[in-house]
Amino acid sequence: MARLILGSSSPRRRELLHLLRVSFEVIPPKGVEENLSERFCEKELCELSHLKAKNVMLRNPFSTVIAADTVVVLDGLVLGKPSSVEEAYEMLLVLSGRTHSVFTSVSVMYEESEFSFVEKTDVTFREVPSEVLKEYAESGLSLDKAGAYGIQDYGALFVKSIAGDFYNVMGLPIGRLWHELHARGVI
Ligand SMILES: Cc1cn([C@H]2C[C@H](O)[C@@H](COP(=O)(O)OP(=O)(O)OP(=O)(O)O)O2)c(=O)[nH]c1=O
Repeated sequence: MARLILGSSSPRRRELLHLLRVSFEVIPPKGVEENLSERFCEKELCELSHLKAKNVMLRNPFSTVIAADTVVVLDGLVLGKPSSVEEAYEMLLVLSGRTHSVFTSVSVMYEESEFSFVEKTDVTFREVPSEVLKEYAESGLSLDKAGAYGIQDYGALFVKSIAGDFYNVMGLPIGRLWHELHARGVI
């Protein structure tokens, strides 16, 4: 199998890719503008993960590159990574007591081929007291996560139910990825 590269700086994606039990390198995309429209568009999300994969492949030809992008969507609007503790707190307040969707787009480039797919998970939050949300926003755990929460850390306390893949919310739908790679004989 060609040299496998995870084109991501996300520690969660690195942790999840290890579940494939194949060795890989981590080479984050460089200088890729992640500016998605405010209104969610699945095609745009796919283009962004494809851009990340292409950015790494161009610097590492003849390898297999996996890249991804995760967004939280509420009422059709994209909640990316918060730019401040205040914005994180505002995001968490609108998510409290409601159901939002988490979309992760995964793009894989290998040999002369490439494919992308989008996985969706619906997450329902309990009504969470505002002081708990403020404490979470101030913890620093929010700032590198779409939607200002991590389902894998104590953001889990906010979750009432999910419909779909848990790992997709963390940033990499590893079961779907394994299936797609295996079906194409990539791994
Ligand atoms: C909703 C949610 C997001 N996240 C993270 C996954 C991603 O790391 C991040 C979404 O930002 P992304 O822009 O998808 O990824 P990234 O900037 O972390 O890394 P790269 O672009 O180099 O691949 O949010 C969680 O860790 N847990 C969650 O519950």
